[in-house]
Amino acid sequence: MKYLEVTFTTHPCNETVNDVVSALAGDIGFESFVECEGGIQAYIQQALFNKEVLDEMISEFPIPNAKVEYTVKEAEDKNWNEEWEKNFFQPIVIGDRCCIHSTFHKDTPKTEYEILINPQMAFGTGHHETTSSIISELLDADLKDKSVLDMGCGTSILAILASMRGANPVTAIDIDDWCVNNSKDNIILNQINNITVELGDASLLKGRKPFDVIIANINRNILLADMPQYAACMHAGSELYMSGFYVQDIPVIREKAENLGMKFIHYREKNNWAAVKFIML
Ligand SMILES: C[S@@+](CC[C@H](N)C(=O)[O-])C[C@H]1O[C@@H](n2cnc3c(N)ncnc32)[C@H](O)[C@@H]1O
Repeated sequence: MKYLEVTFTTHPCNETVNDVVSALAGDIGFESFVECEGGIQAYIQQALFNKEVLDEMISEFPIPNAKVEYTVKEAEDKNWNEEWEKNFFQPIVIGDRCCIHSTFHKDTPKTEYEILINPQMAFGTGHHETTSSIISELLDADLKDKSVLDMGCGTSILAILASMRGANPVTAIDIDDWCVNNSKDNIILNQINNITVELGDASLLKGRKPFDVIIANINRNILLADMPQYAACMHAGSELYMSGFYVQDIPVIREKAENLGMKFIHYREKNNWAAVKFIML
């Protein structure tokens, strides 16, 4: 999948302005943010990029006297992650119970769950706040013999942990073929045999049997658009865990879920990223 790299130059270039740029850009489909000199670099799937919406975000920027400019270029679609993985992907331990690391990491901490991930181009090493918050939810959840759907599976890190925690069967879906291929590799690497990986989006859910648990770490707008299709695949008592949005987006996500017949249970927060849990009534 092709990504665009958008460099936002901010004036003044400070944490407040840069945080607001990231939050607003996250709302319109941008996926990852890296601080750079003079501002922020952000990545978005080419298919989701809409110049008019971005221009509107900038012209209605809510901080008085702040100015934001941007440039766009195509992100290289090979070997980003290979470099990043070698140089920056360090083993991570979540909740003292789950260690995520790559095959080239040696002497990693011994924990109850050990997940091997070779992420290549796919999102999901456990380092992002949204992934680690959902991992913490899954570590608390009773998944034994539950059917689980992981929407927007990325590396399938969440599907793999669900399976390790007793979920069966597990379905992992992603719209990106890199993620589907990477998921298949990671599933074999972890010797898991009950995860089915599919390429596509929420339209694949039409007519499926309900899942006991649905996980979706994507972004605010896709979740809002796809929640009716998730709800159609839930029964009374099914749990829905979602992340990929900010704490300030919780009310709109909650209203949508409640209109679809779900009860809000709680949320977690990490660096302003939110993870929420709902149960279908
Ligand atoms: C934030 S990443 C999460 C990856 C992984 N689940 C995790 O928690 O680390 C979001 C993933 O959703 C996928 N995605 C984006 N839009 C989607 C859609 N409409 N349906 C399914 N997957 C989607 C992206 O390709 C990406 O892999």
